[in-house]
Amino acid sequence: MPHDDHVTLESRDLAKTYYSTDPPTKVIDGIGLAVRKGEFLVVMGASGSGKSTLLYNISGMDRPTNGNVFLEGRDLTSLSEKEMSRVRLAEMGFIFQQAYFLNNLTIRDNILLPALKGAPKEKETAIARVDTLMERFGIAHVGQHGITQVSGGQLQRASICRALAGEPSILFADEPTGSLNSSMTIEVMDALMDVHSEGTTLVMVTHDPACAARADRVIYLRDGLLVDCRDLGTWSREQATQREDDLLAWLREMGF
Ligand SMILES: Nc1ncnc2c1ncn2[C@@H]1O[C@H](COP(=O)(O)OP(=O)(O)OP(=O)(O)O)[C@@H](O)[C@H]1O
Repeated sequence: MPHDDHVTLESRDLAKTYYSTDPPTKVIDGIGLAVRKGEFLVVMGASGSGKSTLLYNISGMDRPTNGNVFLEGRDLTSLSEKEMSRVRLAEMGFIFQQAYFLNNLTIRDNILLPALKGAPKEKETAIARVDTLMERFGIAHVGQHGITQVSGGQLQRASICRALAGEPSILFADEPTGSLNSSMTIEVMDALMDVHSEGTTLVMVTHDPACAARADRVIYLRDGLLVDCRDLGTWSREQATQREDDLLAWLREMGF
């Protein structure tokens, strides 16, 4: 997908220290990052290097101790909790390693719930949008199933539908394939590539080099610092193996 150079999300001098521990834990330290509109950016690094913390702080799910985060030029760190949750509902989507679904609701109702909450007056539109998404991601036939009656891949595709139901411009994913086997991983990555190809900005944390090789750019964290990044260019299936090999060589240099 061709990008313009428009920066949609930017962090400046971002730092996070947890004061709940004694001594306090400094987790990320002075991260400057610019994510282009429509870009698929992957965050990698060893366990504990601060990847999830970075994701939560640039997405307004958590508050940084220092620095600023701008979404389309608006400083998220200056927003109240209420304003921030409005921005999250209207403009952002989230996918986690485990799909957090309510087990007393069907798959379809779980997907619908946040969309209705975000725009309660547009119920019919939300329902139509959710049904279209479920069709597109191949889970319409399990819409009435409970959450224990579908596969891990289906559940994670349901998470993608839920994240997209509010029509976000940016999607954050924290190890979305972390609990899946390899065929389900491919299923979910294909779905995410589909989202990306439509112009949604995607920021994803992963440990999996094959998943990361699909990105436009990979950044590498070490001990809370952004130490390097690598442009991979536009994804093509024909070059998948070459991309993964190149990325692995780079990751090894990084000490991954
Ligand atoms: N709420 C918290 N309070 C105190 N320390 C925390 C908290 N959350 C994370 N940490 C610490 O911050 C460090 C970075 O955690 P984070 O989850 O961001 O790393 P990560 O790179 O995503 O790791 P992993 O790949 O294992 O998921 C870890 O040392 C972790 O123990």
